Amino acid sequence: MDFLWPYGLSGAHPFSCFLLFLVVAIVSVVFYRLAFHPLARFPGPVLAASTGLYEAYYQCIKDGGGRYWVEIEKMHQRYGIKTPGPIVRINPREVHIADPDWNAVYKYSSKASKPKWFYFRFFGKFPSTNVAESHALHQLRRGPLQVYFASTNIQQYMPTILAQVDKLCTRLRAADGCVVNLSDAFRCLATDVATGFAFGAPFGHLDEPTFDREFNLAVKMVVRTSMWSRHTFGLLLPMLHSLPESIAKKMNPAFGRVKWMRDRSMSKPEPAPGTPYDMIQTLMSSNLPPEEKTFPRLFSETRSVIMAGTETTATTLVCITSNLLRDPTKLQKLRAELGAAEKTKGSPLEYSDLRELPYITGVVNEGLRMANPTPSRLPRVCEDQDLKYKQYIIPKGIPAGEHSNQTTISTTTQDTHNDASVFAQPFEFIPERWASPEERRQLGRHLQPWGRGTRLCLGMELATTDLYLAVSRLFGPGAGFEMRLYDTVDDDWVAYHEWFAAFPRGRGLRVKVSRTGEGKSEGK
Ligand code: HEM
Repeated sequence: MDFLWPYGLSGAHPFSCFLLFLVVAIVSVVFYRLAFHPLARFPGPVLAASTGLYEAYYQCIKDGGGRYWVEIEKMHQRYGIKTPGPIVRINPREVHIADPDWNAVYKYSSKASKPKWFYFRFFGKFPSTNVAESHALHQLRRGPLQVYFASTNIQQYMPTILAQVDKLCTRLRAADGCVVNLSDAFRCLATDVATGFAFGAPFGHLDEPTFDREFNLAVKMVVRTSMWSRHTFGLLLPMLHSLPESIAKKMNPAFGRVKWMRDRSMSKPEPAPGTPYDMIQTLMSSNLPPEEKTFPRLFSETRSVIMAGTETTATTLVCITSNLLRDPTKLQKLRAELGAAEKTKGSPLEYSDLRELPYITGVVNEGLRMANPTPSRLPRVCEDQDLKYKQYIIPKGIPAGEHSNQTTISTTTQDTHNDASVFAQPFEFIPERWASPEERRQLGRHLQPWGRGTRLCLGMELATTDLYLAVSRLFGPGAGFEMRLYDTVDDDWVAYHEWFAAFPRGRGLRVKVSRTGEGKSEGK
């Protein structure tokens, strides 16, 4: 220890004292976490149990970041004795469970909260419903939103969804002989559907000549930065948000869009009498208390809906399209089903017709099962009761503080979707597995792309409608164009990085479009 105490204890250099204090503090914390923490007896890597830096390395650095979800899968393999171990400690305060039959923490009765460090630090200081920490606050915020996302509202919005899908199909028909990046195009469709529903008029991304590729890339950079923010005490995002707009814009065009988004969604006049309220106007007229109706609060909902609705729906459509295009037999079956149904009906199929058709239902369900649009685990803190998993008692936690006693529990929906005991050959796209009503009922219980419990996705019905209508128009007999995969490998579209939503490693799903049928020579 001479290097620390070159002049003896009394004359110790303050920096050396600080260093020594730091080392002792770190060793004590690690010792506590490994020996005395309530989760100390749970299986898992020693390094992960010792320090959050282990997770930070996988989320921020390893292979470009966003890779802890893969490492967690490996832990379940490694820490099982004969079969994969369903419960592992993945960081000092969190256990992760991979068991399709366990969901106790998501039940209404558990009144679980969301851990602040995971959500708030990632999404920045935007107090939206999806980052509401406590169960009570979440219930308060979700109430009026749930009214807005009701089925009747979505039914009324159907013509606008169809108009967006038709706009995309028109653009694809016009791209005869060209290569189109569908990952970008589907993001535009999803954004226009979500924003049209929430703010009364679509943002118009489908009109952008490049399908707004720059914006899509910029979003990727923002969520990557968010992951860094989560692992740097949530400091990074607020710092970037406090930059003057001109500088922020230069750093990343997506930051420049924030004002644009704000103007489109928030600065609207009172609706004319008889015109329906949009989402923001609905929240303003609700019985939320005044502190829940401030500008930052409502703008947070805007941002949250755009982020929640865009990447997820687009990733699912990309997965469906890619699987259909590489298997002509399945594409043929889908076309035949749509063709026959349309012939019987004598007019274009509507959403209610499509829901009755087994093959397209199988196609959409397989997309939702395999796309993995939210590879993130969904962590919860149960405050008022200990929970039991097999022989393990998971002690209740303290959600708000950074106390080391806090215990967080998480699961990842994709673990269930990839479980061979539930979905045979889980890595194969098999719409046929959903053929009969009984199979749909049985398997449907384990189809959980929307998350679980009280925090279930609010846009579930909107996204499902969008998916059915898009698949039926892109691949139906009247599409007027065909697509072939173009210089695309799995890496171009399969989920690789988890920045809450899924991002592939490659360039996106690219197809070559050729016009078919009557209008073939038009517009050439
Ligand atoms: C295939 C498409 C979609 C998938 C797979 C999906 C998935 C999810 C998941 C897993 C959650 C739970 C997150 C958590 O527990 O932290 C969630 C929440 C949410 N989603 Fe979706 N989503 C989709 C589309 C949409 C759309 C289109 C919208 C709206 C336009 C939307 C709005 C929301 C909102 C507002 C929440 C927060 C709900 C709450 O906290 O109460 N989602 N979504």
